[in-house]
Amino acid sequence: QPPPPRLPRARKTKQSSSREREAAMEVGFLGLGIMGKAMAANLLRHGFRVTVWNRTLSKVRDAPPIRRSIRLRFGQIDRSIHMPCSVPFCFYPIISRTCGDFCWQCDELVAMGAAVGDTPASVVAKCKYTIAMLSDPSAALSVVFDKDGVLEQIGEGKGYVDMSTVDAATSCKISEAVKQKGGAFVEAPVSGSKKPAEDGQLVILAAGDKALYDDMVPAFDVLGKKSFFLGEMGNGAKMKLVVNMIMGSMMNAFSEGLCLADKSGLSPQTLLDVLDLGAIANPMFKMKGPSMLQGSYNPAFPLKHQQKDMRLALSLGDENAVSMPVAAASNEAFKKARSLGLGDLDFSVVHEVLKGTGGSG
Ligand SMILES: NC(=O)C1=CN([C@@H]2O[C@H](COP(=O)(O)OP(=O)(O)OC[C@H]3O[C@@H](n4cnc5c(N)ncnc54)[C@H](OP(=O)(O)O)[C@@H]3O)[C@@H](O)[C@H]2O)C=CC1
Ligand SMILES: O=CCCC(=O)O
Repeated sequence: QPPPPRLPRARKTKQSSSREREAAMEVGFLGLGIMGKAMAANLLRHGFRVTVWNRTLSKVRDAPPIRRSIRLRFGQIDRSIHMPCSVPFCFYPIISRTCGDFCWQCDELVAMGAAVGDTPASVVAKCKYTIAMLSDPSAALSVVFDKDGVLEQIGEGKGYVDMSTVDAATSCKISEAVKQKGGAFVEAPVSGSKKPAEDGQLVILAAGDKALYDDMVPAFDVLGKKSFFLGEMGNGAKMKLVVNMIMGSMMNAFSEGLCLADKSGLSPQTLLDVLDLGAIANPMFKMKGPSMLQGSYNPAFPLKHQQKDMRLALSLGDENAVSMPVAAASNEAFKKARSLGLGDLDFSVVHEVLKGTGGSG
């Protein structure tokens, strides 16, 4: 028997009965990265029929019907390993205990009942509603406008929902093109990272076509703990960028504080305890602090995406003549981390850069 999926079981809430009524809803899902995989899994667990697509199809197709692809992590080294068929399943847990954390690749979604689309266009052709969760503006535009993209099949009676973090201009461009073809579009970036995505505890920041938003509420109820409808197209993107600009600046201040405590002879662990009891206690410090002290940066929110968000937020500041020196300095630290090859690790790895530039030396 293959081992059970790693993701947690579905959470039951008071909204379950309305979810169950909508359980037959069919959705497409484009982009199976850290967030997309967890979100698609949640929809499947709640009875949605989901057709997935990912640019790198091996993430979907490598293993079914037998799971034989595992990811091994040794500190900062993260490798996907394909086990030969001759390695029996019963050895996998032993390998994982020996080698550290592991997770099943996205064939898990197929094992949970997902269908696989060949292209974004084929997913849209099959599904009335399609959700995307892609890395950045260029990925979001490519999946819509390129050959075999969303635009080829979107039209009357179909809805497209982009939950990626992008800028307002990207959302507006996609919205215009989808509307021209007769389809409906909602932008719906999310607050919350890998764990909230696994637990259906995201905060959804939607804007655009209100009728499509209303249609999507059963799915949003599964994916998140709260959805905001923010009005005109672009407001979702802007809200998300403001939130992440604050988060990125906080992470820099937090890292500097850990360095300062350490350098001035205080215990950084005691600093975490003090922070957690005071007015600036927050889930991010609580969750990231201990792993940062251990120098462990398995990616929940990759640094390259946080830097993209700082860049887009600074550009929003430019457009509106808002001076943001704190965000600008934080962006420099994230850029430095990227230049050192740390972009795929968790954004808290900026701590290592700050240590190197004067922190703990
Ligand atoms: N991780 C987090 O904590 C959070 C992330 N976000 C945002 O959600 C989005 C996704 O994040 P996350 O899942 O972490 O990112 P990942 O880097 O894990 O996944 C990115 C996804 O985008 C796909 N992709 C990248 N470039 C292209 C392209 N040119 N064409 C088609 N597909 C492409 C990747 O496909 P492939 O596998 O082929 O590379 C992958 O499916 C980002 O906008 C991020 O800012 C929002 C909230 C939290
Ligand atoms: O965009 C990523 C946000 C991560 C979070 O809200 O914890």
